[in-house]
Amino acid sequence: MLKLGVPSKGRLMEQTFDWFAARGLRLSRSGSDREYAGRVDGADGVQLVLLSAGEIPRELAAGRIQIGVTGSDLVREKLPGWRSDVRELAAMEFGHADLVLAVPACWTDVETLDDLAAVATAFRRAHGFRLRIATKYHRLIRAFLSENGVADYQLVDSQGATEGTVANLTAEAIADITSSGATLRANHLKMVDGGLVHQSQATLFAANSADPAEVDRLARHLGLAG
Ligand SMILES: Nc1ncnc2c1ncn2[C@@H]1O[C@H](COP(=O)(O)OP(=O)(O)OP(=O)(O)O)[C@@H](O)[C@H]1O
Ligand SMILES: O=P(O)(O)OC[C@H]1O[C@H](OP(=O)(O)OP(=O)(O)O)[C@H](O)[C@@H]1O
Repeated sequence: MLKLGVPSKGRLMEQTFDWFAARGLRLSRSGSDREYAGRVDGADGVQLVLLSAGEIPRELAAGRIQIGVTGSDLVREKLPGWRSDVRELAAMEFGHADLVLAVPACWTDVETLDDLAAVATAFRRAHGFRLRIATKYHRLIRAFLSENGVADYQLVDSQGATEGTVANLTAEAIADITSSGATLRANHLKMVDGGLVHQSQATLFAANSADPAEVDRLARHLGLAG
């Protein structure tokens, strides 16, 4: 039996259901909109579990589900060394979003990452504390800034409405997901050149601990190569 974890709400859930339907598997909730169990028609030995997108990486790594759909950003953020826990079966071509670094649009002296590094150092000298970057993507942002020579900063945790933290004076910069760019613009923020951290999309993952024969059987059923 393969347990398939799918996001429990919103666009990601609907587009996941559509993606499987186009490949002959009908996923549906078994009861009301509030019930987090479901059924799978069109394949034997697959059980549907509806979960928070953010919890699917951990559930895969723990072996409580064998297959899961979530954003590629969330797997990289939640699982250190993610390749040792999961493998990608298919990029699903929806849920596209860019994880980016952004600063106030009025910071005319910051266009590039090098500018940000210089301003961060000057900021620390002037204020006696490090420039604050609000994000929920702590692991990805730390790794990215370290690779790009930005050192004088601190992360402040923001689990939602991250673009508002600058106006609320709890951060000087942010790192968050953008797709249309509307939220950044509405909050008077601009992306830093070279500040694209990850291009995310919904992805079908298999746990490395899952039975390879069972995973391959499902992958073939879905028409996935390899
Ligand atoms: N505006 C957007 N457009 C496209 N994809 C997005 C957008 N915002 C977030 N995403 C993607 O959706 C996925 C889920 O995002 P998020 O962690 O915000 O989940 P959520 O809907 O708040 O669910 P939960 O709180 O249950 O985990 C992530 O992979 C993220 O990249
Ligand atoms: O570039 P845009 O098209 O404006 O999209 C970006 C916004 O979408 C996401 O928020 P969402 O409303 O999905 O929820 P969240 O606040 O829980 O992240 C993300 O966190 C941004 O705030």
